[in-house]
Amino acid sequence: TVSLQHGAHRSGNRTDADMERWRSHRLGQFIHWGLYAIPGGEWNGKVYNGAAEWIRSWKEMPHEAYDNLYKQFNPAGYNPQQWARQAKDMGARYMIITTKHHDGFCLWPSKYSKYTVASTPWKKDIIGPMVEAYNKEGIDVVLYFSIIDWNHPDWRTSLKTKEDTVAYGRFKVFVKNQLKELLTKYPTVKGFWFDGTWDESWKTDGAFSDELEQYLQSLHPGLIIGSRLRADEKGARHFDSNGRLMGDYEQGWERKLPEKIEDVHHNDWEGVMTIPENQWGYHARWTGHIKTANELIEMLARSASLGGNFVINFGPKADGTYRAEEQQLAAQIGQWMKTNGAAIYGGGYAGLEKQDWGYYIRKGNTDTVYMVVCNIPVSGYLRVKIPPQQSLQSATGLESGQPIPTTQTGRNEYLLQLENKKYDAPVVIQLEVKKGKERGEFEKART
Ligand SMILES: COc1ccc([C@@H]2N[C@@H](C)[C@@H](O)[C@H]2O)cc1
Repeated sequence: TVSLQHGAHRSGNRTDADMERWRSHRLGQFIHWGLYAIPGGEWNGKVYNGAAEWIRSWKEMPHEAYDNLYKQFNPAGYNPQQWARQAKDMGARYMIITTKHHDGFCLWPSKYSKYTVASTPWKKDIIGPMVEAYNKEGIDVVLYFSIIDWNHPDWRTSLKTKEDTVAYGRFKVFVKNQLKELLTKYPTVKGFWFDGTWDESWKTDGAFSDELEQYLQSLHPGLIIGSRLRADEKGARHFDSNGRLMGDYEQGWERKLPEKIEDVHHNDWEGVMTIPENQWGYHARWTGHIKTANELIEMLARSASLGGNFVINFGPKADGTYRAEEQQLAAQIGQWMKTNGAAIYGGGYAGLEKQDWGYYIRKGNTDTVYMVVCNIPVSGYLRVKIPPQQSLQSATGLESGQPIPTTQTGRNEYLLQLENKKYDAPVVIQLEVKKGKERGEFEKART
């Protein structure tokens, strides 16, 4: 190992109450909302094929045109109470909101910038009412903050000259001021979700990002900050030069999910997912594959089964309303969560050998292990293998409440018989798996 001043300062997961709460949420909502929703991926009759929130970088979108969009920001349909209600109905336990994306436009009236809602026809703070409405629904709020700031004259991708270094020094003070401002204005927020930290200018100052993380924790003990904020003094990101995770959870799973527990090494982690293939901000024309509720539910089950949170992204329109597809998906997912949320909330890695039918999720450290069946077997039988020294005590349909006919077929193997009917969503079975040699009821039948 190399000796590091600014690498990971902790090994193993945080065990404090704030982290336990974050870890138990399992389902979150991401919201990307900003000026990019005004063009919505189109400009002068041309369609931008990249991610809508990156339209300013498109050669067909003159910077001057983009940088004047704020004069049109006036979301008459913005209703944070409605947004929070919709998130509650979906079953989201936390929400991540873009306070400032790469374009540098602030959804709160920052006193450190002119490029904020205060300069728009809307004038009013967007973030405050949103935090209040979500908290009122019992949903925690995490603030997305982009270090990259295309609007700020002192932002730099890399530091080539003395002037660059002086300017970027001013920029880092600006970043620190805005973050303190956000924590002061919105003290109930639970964390920051940093983005835009891949530039040389940021990566080469591991000391600053380390001090910034500690500064924020000192202002707001218990704050949850992912691995994307920092680089160590050798420029290593997410994992320091000794391979140890920085921050409070692995924040690298964006539009992709781990396959097995070795991919996440039992660390806390979070996956963030778009509904279309690659759009975070509102794009008027979704193309490619649009994920269905069942696909998103399966991703949620996979994430919980591997000890991670799953955050589904929504991109409200410029007028502050949601597109129909997003409203429908939120409702469908909420429908499933109403019946099956017990298998997800507070769930984690079960330690059972994964089978083809779907995912095991253990409720905390209890004997309760849920099976989220996503692939209905043609045979009608679900194979369950219990680790040695443990035994299956019972198997019950979560929604039906009925026992599942179970046969022991080997030392620690069982076949559960699935009712022969049409399934239009993943179905959940609740197992009680006892540790220790105590023989389960199924085993008595054998001897
Ligand atoms: C491939 O480069 C990027 C850069 C930024 C992103 C941003 N992270 C997501 C959470 C969105 O905010 C997207 O704009 C995605 C891909």
